Amino acid sequence: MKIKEFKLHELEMEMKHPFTTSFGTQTKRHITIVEAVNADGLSGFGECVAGEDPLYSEEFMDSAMIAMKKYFAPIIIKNEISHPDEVWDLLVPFKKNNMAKAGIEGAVWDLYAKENDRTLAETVGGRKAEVDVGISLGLEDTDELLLDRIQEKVDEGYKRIKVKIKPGRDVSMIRKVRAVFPDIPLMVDANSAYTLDDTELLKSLDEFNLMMIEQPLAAGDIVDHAKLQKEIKTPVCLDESIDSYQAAKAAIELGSCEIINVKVGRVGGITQSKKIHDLAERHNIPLWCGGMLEAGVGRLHNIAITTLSNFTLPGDTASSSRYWEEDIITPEVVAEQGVVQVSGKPGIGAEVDFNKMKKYLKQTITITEDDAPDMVFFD
Ligand SMILES: O=C(O)CCC(=O)C1=CC=C[C@@H](O)[C@@H]1C(=O)O
Ligand SMILES: [Mg+2]
Repeated sequence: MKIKEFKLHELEMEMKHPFTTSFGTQTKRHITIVEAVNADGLSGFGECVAGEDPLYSEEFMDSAMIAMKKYFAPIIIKNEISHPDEVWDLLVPFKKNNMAKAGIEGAVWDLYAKENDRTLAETVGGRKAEVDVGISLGLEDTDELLLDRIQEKVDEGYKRIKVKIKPGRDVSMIRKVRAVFPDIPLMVDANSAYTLDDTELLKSLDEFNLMMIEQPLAAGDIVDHAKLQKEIKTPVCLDESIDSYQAAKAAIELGSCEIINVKVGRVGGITQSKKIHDLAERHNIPLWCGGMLEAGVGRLHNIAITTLSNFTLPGDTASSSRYWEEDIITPEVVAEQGVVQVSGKPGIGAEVDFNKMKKYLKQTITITEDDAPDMVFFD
């Protein structure tokens, strides 16, 4: 396949509710929708999920934009490829910048699936016709507000509820949640807010029968997570720590987690997600697909990857309406009683609606063959 041009559509979307984690509050989302166009004018779409600021990981929207524009898009345009797996091989000499790589790669995967008249889910090797989803709830100003939000989402039928925690908003808050909702599938996400010095506190969460605790310690603390997992009964799930296949391998070998949250952007795309999936499956480590407050394109990529067999736990791919008054795809993603149907249409399975998208558009950068002069980085 040959990509004639990439278009990088930079959007700014207002969120319905602020989303607060241990590292900050977000009220709007900057997203780049990547469009890969072939010689016949057919387009594939990916979404670069880098945040506005380097708070969740080192990547951020402006850095990702430069990486895509200056390196990744031109390199893919310069090369004829026979399968999207080759995108990773072409980009691997460039270190990290995984969300930028994944944005480009995602558009190529969607285009490849459409060229072959297959769904993205089938193309990645998935078999499920529907996927279970949960929902991630940010920190609220009071415990009572959080309880109301949980009630709302339990009533909507989500298959599990994830609650953000941070020091000072942990044990007593979860105790209140469990008092009101003794039986719901419940998990917590700390986004790296603790250290091994907090082991006793983290141990005290064991009494709440949580499905897992996500990323209690720092991203680089794979060894400390292994120590912590030996001390606590609640399964540790790693998110930020798993930024590559190698990190997943180290975490599994060291016993740093019992569950992995795969985020396609964080690991560098679908090809790497599949590799981690197969590794985890061989080691009986169940997976679920995390979210990055995606618009519809990224949401549909997440659903496609979730159709792989070892994604056995509900992911964070809630309805489009979770964050958006209006999503940029038609039809939108709708979870009914915590289940999303996988579209049978080619590629991501929905149309990107340019009329809707233009309301949020800040700029579009087009990269053609002319912008891809001979780039000599390696012998
Ligand atoms: O609904 C979603 O897309 C998941 C939201 C969510 O929990 C997160 C999104 C982005 C960064 C983090 O705060 C976080 C996470 O850690 O999983
Ligand atoms: Mg997380």
